[in-house]
Amino acid sequence: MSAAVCLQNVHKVYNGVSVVNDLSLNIEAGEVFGLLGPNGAGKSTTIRMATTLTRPSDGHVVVAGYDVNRQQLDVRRQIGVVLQQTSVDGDLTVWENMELHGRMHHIPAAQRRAAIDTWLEYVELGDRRNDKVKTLSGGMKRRLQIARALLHNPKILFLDEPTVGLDPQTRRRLWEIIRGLNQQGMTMLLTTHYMEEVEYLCDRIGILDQGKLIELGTLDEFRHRHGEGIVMTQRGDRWDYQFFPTLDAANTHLDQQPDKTGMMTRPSNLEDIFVELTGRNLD
Ligand SMILES: Nc1ncnc2c1ncn2[C@@H]1O[C@H](COP(=O)(O)OP(=O)(O)OP(=O)(O)O)[C@@H](O)[C@H]1O
Repeated sequence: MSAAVCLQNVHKVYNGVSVVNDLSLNIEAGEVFGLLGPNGAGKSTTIRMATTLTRPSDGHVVVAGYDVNRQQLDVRRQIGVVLQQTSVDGDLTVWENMELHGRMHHIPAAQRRAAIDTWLEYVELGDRRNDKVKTLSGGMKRRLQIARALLHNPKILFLDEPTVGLDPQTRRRLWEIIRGLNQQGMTMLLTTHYMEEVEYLCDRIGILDQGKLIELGTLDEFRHRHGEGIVMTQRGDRWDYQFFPTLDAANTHLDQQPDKTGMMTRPSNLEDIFVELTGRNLD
């Protein structure tokens, strides 16, 4: 496997404030990588730098082998981008939105029509092709954004909070679309602050907090590093958490307590590790 996205000592400073701080990260071809972090952590800024929408203040970003500062057009040909703000035009139809994007990418007419058909079917919007986008639900608009981002056959798809604000059922549907694309070989970088999204979709995870990468790896690696078992102890209206290497070790600790009132054990999860690392909840 080779790195599809390579960030090396990347900094971004806005008005003297550092919002991405010495970020180094490789995303391998074929993986789904999740950048997880609370609001303001620098996730969107990282995506904006990798997609040529804003320049890094310092460091190197190479996407599909091209430098984002020096080879912007090459980078743009290789990537699809789905940003948080729905950037589809509500007064155009679904088809017209796709058509516009296809023309912007200079896709020849016959190929363009075929690709529009394929991707609209893939995201289950084929029957809405003649409807104005403003009549679509939030989930449909997000699916249209994804279809549009795929039209020029990108190698890497960037998704900034792809399911934010969607109901659980719609979110699951999008997850299946994202998974299906990855099974076809698409490399993806997505940002989220939903733990389940990361657990369901991502091969590897980077936790970003206040512009810094504070943890990197698979969920199994995180659990191995921080502890796979948790002892929870109720203290008034809050719970204290204590990590143990295994669930068995957590259970043994609990068994040894003379008074087990308000105590329980369970396997650790991503949220526990996030709170342990940052001292804060995600939302
Ligand atoms: N164009 C800009 N000018 C000035 N500051 C900015 C700009 N864009 C982002 N910021 C600031 O940079 C910080 C990181 O923002 P960013 O949007 O990257 O975070 P995020 O992790 O994506 O958060 P969210 O989950 O809320 O989208 C924030 O403090 C934000 O206010």
